[in-house]
Amino acid sequence: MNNPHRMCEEAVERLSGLEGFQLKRVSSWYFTEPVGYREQAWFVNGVAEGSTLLAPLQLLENLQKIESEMGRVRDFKWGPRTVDLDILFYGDEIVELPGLTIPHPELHRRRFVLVPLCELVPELRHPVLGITVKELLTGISEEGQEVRKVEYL
Ligand SMILES: Nc1ncnc2c1ncn2[C@@H]1O[C@H](COP(=O)(O)OP(=O)(O)OP(=O)(O)O)[C@@H](O)[C@H]1O
Ligand SMILES: Nc1nc2c(c(=O)[nH]1)N=C(CO)CN2
Repeated sequence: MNNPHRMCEEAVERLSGLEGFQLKRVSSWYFTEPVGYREQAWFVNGVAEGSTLLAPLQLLENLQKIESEMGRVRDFKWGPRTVDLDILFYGDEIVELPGLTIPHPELHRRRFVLVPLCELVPELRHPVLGITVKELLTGISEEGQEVRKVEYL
């Protein structure tokens, strides 16, 4: 919020220290127009790739622990937050559990996800929709979803 880019860097640092998780690559950071509740500052978004021995729910628990350690307060859905860590894909697995859906159910509608994701894995195929990340990105409108690469810092 004050320094969203710094929060993202810190989240990545904490992710790289997670036991049972090996961080491989991180995308560029992007300033992104707020989607959903629009009367708020632009977000900073990025995507990370790793390999893990953690089961999906264990991974989610660890991400939520990082969020709360970083002082996340849940004010209201889609409002400002210090940090938000979502699981986008888990290999090519489809997970539908109470409280956890993978692939993330909104990812294909969100340019703020697809643009950084496309930097890392353009050819990754969405296991439910059956098309690649690059194809998903080409298919959605830019209307109200501006995304600008962070070029400095
Ligand atoms: N793939 C996923 N990654 C992270 N959380 C998920 C996923 N699928 C379901 N959830 C659930 O979503 C719940 C709400 O998450 P959160 O409060 O971060 O939502 P949000 O950030 O407002 O919206 P969004 O999830 O659309 O980005 C979490 O408690 C978690 O149980
Ligand atoms: N640009 C942008 N908009 C959002 C974001 C986000 O990460 N970036 N997250 C949301 C809920 O998780 C809602 N809207």
